[in-house]
Amino acid sequence: MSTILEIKNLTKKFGKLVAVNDLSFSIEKGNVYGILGPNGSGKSTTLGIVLNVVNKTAGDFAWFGGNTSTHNALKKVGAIIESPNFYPYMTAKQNLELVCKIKGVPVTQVQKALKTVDLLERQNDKFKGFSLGMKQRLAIASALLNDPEILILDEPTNGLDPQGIHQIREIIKKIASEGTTILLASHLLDEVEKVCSHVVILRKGKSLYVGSVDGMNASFGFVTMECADMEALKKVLEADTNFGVIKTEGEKIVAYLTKEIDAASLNKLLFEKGITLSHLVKRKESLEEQFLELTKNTTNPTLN
Ligand SMILES: Nc1ncnc2c1ncn2[C@@H]1O[C@H](COP(=O)(O)OP(=O)(O)OP(=O)(O)O)[C@@H](O)[C@H]1O
Repeated sequence: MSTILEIKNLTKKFGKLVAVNDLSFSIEKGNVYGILGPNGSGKSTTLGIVLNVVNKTAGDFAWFGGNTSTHNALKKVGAIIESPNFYPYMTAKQNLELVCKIKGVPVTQVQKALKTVDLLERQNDKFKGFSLGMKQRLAIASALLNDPEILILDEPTNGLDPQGIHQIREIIKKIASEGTTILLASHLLDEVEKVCSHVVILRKGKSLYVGSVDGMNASFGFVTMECADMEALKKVLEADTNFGVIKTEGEKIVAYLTKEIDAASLNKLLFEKGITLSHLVKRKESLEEQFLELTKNTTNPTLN
């Protein structure tokens, strides 16, 4: 696999605010990456830095193994980080031909790009009459004109109706299936789940999870427990590698599992260590619950 982009310990401060905090991840050719996080988590700032429109405070990033300047590397990148901007009285085709001239690519690319975004039949219609979804599709076509190695999209479905959202997601999947690497920023968990193979979850500029979307699904669940001596239970759990994060919630202890283990085996394991439980419930969070848990603002020992 070849590395398209490597980000190492990237940090961006706006005055006292740390918008991106020691972020590291790499993008391998052929995958679809999502940067997932709530508003203000640093997604757009991260994209801005690697696209050379925002200056980094610290850390590094390297395009294509670092053998080429960022300026040259960006010629192989297609990006939409602002709302699409075209001439309203020109047709879709004319607008794209103009972009070809500006980018110095042959106008023969226009038909291929229009086909990819399903706008061939509307190519002779003026931009001003386009729906928001069509405008966004035209922006994607424009970013594809130079046959980029990677396509970067910031919140590609923002403001669209359900049908428009579906169309854009299908187009992204189609572009990915043809071998183009994709990096998209989104605050929507279901978008990342439906479209991406890999995900970087951000909260307040810090990454909480970097890995495959399937890996994010592979949680072993958690158990809620209660017994007469809660301190003793906590000590036993903390010393046992079957358990990761351990929290106290009201009268009960919640322990996240690091391995697949059933409730009966857990009960036996704790009994052998002198703990008699009066309450034991094993549960698995949905991906949505996990995401909300990961990104909420409470202090959590593994996340800070
Ligand atoms: N030019 C700037 N000056 C000062 N603060 C900024 C600037 N740009 C971004 N920020 C702050 O940096 C933090 C991260 O913003 P960023 O836009 O990267 O987040 P985001 O995850 O893309 O969120 P959104 O989806 O709302 O754009 C926010 O607190 C934001 O207010």
